Amino acid sequence: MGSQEHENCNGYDYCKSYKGLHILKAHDQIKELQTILRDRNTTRSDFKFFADRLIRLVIEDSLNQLPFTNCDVITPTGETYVGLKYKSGNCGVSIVRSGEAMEQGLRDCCRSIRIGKILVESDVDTHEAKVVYARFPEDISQRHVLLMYPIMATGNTVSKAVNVLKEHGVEEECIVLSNLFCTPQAVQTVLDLYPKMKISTSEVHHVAPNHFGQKYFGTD
Ligand SMILES: O=P(O)(O)OC[C@H]1O[C@H](OP(=O)(O)OP(=O)(O)O)[C@H](O)[C@@H]1O
Repeated sequence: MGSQEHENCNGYDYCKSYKGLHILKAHDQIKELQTILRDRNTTRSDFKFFADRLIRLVIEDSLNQLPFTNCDVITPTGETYVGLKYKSGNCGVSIVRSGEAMEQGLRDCCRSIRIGKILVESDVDTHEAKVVYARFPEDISQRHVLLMYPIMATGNTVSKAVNVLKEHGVEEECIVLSNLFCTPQAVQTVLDLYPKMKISTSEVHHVAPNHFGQKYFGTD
């Protein structure tokens, strides 16, 4: 029997001191999705289905970190409702390849949002991350960026990608990373380097499910 809400920091309480880190409330439903994705016996078809469910939840949470503006509407009964709407000027950027798995989740929420791409590869000899491809909307420096990458192990891939965004003029405080699983080490690495950015994730755990890209796409 589940306990309704779990410890999504898994004992790494120091992570909570990072203001930019936002972890989904780990209710039983989220824990079940995480369990299925971490189970080595999960079939590829189930993996994709349940990954898409968790992606949608993380994307929705990340969108909550973007700026809103006041907006009044008139209801069918003629009343004024004081509401909110997204401030324009957002875009997505996916880190190839795993980050591309999150693009549909973002499009399901923001139909025509522009999505840039970055490909970061680790040097086989030095293990240093280097950028081999980057394409962004022309005016990216004026936008808030939802950066998408599901797994952070060392945090090197994401750190490199954030560095590229900053080189293109994006303000650090305008970057929100949408992530499924990250290690406590990656939280430290990324947020020590870029303390003004935000991370939205479903879980901080020392074991990174590095099989994500292979299993989601079915390629090595
Ligand atoms: O935080 P880092 O240590 O940089 O690692 C992030 C992810 O990148 C690697 O996957 P892979 O090279 O298979 O990436 P891909 O699935 O995006 O192709 C690694 O296995 C992690 O899953």
